[in-house]
Amino acid sequence: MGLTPELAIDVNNIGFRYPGNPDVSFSHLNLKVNKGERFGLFGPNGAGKTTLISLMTGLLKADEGSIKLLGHDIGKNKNSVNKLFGFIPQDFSFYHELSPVENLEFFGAWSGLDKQTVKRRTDELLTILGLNNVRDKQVQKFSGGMKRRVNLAIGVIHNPPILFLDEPTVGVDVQTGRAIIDYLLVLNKGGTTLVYTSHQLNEAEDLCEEVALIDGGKIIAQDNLKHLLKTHNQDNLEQMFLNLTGKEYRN
Ligand SMILES: Nc1ncnc2c1ncn2[C@@H]1O[C@H](COP(=O)(O)OP(=O)(O)OP(=O)(O)O)[C@@H](O)[C@H]1O
Repeated sequence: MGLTPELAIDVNNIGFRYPGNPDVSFSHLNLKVNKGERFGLFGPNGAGKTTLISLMTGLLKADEGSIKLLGHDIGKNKNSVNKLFGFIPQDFSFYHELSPVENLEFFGAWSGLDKQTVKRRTDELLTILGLNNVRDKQVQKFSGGMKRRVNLAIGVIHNPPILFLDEPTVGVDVQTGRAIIDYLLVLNKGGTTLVYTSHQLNEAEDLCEEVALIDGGKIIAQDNLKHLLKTHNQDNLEQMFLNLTGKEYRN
């Protein structure tokens, strides 16, 4: 009998509803992510992926149930819980009129890092993400791929043990997409737990070992990816996705 692996994320029996929007609701939703896992959350447009990530990062508050990150209730002691995770949102979350260095200075200080650590992490990240030659240029002049890399650098500046990524490679070219996925794999090798959403299911197969499919606010399947494909007798994630969620358009 093995030891139960420690949980990075424990979503326990949550209920949630947007005020004024009865169409989307979570009821008795449970989700567990083990420490060190590469976890993918997939579903059609409007399935509730961003909503669930917003609940797990404390941007939205569940009406019922609890959410714990590394054993800490996200509703309590917000300052210490905020250090446990990084969040790369779908929309760009930086100051367009500032440079990468200035953005990282701002967000590094906001995360509670001292000046020396911010400088060290800025140099490291801009080198890893190929942004050193534009470090002092205004971000608003960057290409979409460069902006995605700035977004990523900001989310990981404080070296968080859990990283949430909401469509981190949307709209980028093959080179930037590959570089971002490779960097995420490096972070995961170093122990970072990844929670990722995307509509790019080929890419997701390279990154994720554990997956959950969400539709209409419900988790309709969750397992190790290889095991899930075998159980559903499918060759790839896209095929299984269409099989489980259907082919109709979603709004
Ligand atoms: N602030 C809000 N108020 C009311 N309803 C909202 C709000 N934000 C999202 N919704 C609704 O909640 C549902 C789920 O949206 P969500 O963004 O979580 O889906 P998603 O799976 O991330 O979709 P996508 O793949 O398109 O990004 C949608 O029907 C959306 O219209």
